[in-house]
Amino acid sequence: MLYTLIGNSSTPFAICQCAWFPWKLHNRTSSSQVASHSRAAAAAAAAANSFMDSLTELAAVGGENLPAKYIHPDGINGGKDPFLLPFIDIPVIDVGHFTNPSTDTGKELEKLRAALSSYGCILMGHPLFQIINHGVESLLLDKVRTVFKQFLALPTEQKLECWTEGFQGYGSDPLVTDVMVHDWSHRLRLITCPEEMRQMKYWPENPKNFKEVLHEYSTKLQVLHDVMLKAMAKSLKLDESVFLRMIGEPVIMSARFNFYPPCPRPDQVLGLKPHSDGTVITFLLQDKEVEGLQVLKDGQWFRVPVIPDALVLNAGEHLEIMSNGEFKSPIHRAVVNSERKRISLAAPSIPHDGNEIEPVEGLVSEERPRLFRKMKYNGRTHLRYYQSGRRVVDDARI
Ligand SMILES: O=C(O)CCC(=O)C(=O)O
Ligand SMILES: [Fe+2]
Repeated sequence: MLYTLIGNSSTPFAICQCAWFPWKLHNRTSSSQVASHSRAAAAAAAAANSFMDSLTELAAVGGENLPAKYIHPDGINGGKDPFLLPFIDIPVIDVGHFTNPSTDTGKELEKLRAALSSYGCILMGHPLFQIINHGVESLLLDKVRTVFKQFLALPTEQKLECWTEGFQGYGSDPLVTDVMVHDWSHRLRLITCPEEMRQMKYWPENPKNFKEVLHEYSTKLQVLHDVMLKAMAKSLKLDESVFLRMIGEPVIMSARFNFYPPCPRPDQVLGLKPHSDGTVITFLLQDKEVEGLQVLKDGQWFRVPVIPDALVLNAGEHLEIMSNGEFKSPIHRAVVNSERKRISLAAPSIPHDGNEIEPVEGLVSEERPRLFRKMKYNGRTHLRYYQSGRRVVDDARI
């Protein structure tokens, strides 16, 4: 969803230190101890307790009595099963054309441009496409899924060693505004690139190969990221580095592992609320077996099929702005399954802190007026918008 990682690694929320965690676990309600901590520690303790409560709530799947805070009063699909919705027919792009200089890329670039922009001509326009031949072997994709599942299977106390109330680590996104309805999910979020920005204290020690697998995967995605942004620029007949220059190099990427426990009422609860990604682009690795991603097109929700070895690529809101609306950032959501757990891994890129994002020269002219104001990335703003059901890109519109 919202790739609310702030450019430099310290954030207003980054006060969690695993050091005080044992105190929280064993004395959840001790007011005297709360008093002896600073206000920040007390607030952190409250956040920790609320996360523990949400873990308990999300684990309690037997029954209809879900806490009201998770329920969407109008239902997810007008009261019907969201898995009855039709599938979307997502264009498939062969990235091999962009990495191999000897192939004729013209047609594939045109397909890429059309996938990112022509969906936009009908109502909301949702460019969402699955990429094949992406240079990330299926064995590696499986390893990434496996290490996250192994992490989830650890005893709670061990997982909570990576707990955070901030933007990085295991937990829930910080609440920065009144949330309308809570999401039926948890996440593990880690900055992966550039390496200097990694906060290793949040990277799980177990399973033992977690760090190595995520390092390998993110190194490949870093390369793929630049390939895709260059191809996108070329598809619009622009200098290939124009988007990369504007967001700043090297690219800042993170990994957001989503975990959606089963829920008895998939017709009333969402894993992630409708949103477009507050990113440049997002690579999304889906669960191999359990479907859950849905995308809004022409005012109607569609299911995205599970294609085990493909990655979904979402255009983020910053790409929509830089492309002066030529590319659209799709609105999507995650539904939950009544019996099966689901995971996904979103790998978003974000602009460097302080870089100004605006429609690039070459896409603004008299016939084609500038559609968006200049803006600077702010993760907290994106999160606030998400939590109140709004999109930053709509407010950046002139
Ligand atoms: O779980 C999914 O399929 C969607 C995840 C997503 O949209 C996100 O993390 O931004
Ligand atoms: Fe998303």
